[in-house]
Amino acid sequence: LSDSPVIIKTRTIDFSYTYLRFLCVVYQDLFTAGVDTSAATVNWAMAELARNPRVMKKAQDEVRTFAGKNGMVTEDEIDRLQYLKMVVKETLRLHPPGALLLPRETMSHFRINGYDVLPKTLIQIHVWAISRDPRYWKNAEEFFPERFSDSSIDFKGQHCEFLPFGAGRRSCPGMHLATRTVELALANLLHCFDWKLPFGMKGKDIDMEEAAGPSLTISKKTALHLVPVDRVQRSLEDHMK
Ligand code: HEM
Repeated sequence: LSDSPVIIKTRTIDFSYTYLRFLCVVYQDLFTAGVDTSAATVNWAMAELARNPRVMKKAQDEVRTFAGKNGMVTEDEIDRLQYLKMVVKETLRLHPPGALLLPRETMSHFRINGYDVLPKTLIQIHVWAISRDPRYWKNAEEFFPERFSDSSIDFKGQHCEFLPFGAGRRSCPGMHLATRTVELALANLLHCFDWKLPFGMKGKDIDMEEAAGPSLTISKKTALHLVPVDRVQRSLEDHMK
């Protein structure tokens, strides 16, 4: 396609080149913003579960009891999985893929905690640090999904101590799609397989170092290696012994 207005005719709609270019930019943005972040979250969740067998077992028991009777967990079963949702929240608390939200610029002068902030100041919100701050979170470094069980704290932008999707007008438009995707993927990984660490590794040996990915998503620096054990196959084999 060149810059001249190329018209691609379909039966019902005319797409001009400009419109196509606009769509490409939008899709590119959605892909960059949406794919890495969701994949990183599933990866972090599996790493945390492998390090915390108690949580892994509790999440698996829930998924296997309340969902996936036909072999796979389906989207309409996700709302039954309250503990799994807490696992996802806890993963996003400790490992928010967008550690610094999109930058903001102040429009007017204001004062906060004794500091004067002038108009046109660039503001970066460090959600990673906030969601590990012991002033707001008990045992902040611990992976403990139960902390959300009797709590109204959610990631929808109303609770400033927990903003993995940001807040306000520029908050993540993909939040609902993202949480559904992550929950569904995780539920199926937990439903279909048991997970072992390779080479006699222990959970504490898993390297949890972070690195900024291509789209500045904070991902796990080294690959996570886990061995899936087909649970249906294994129970058949156990039965045959
Ligand atoms: C676990 C997955 C995801 C996380 C943690 C996440 C997080 C974020 C964060 C923190 C921001 C900046 C918000 C702010 O500064 O207030 C953002 C922006 C954005 N996200 Fe997500 N996101 C995820 C998945 C997705 C998905 C699946 C899509 C789309 C399919 C998406 C599309 C976008 C877009 C287009 C923006 C830019 C919004 C703007 O500029 O106004 N994200 N996301």
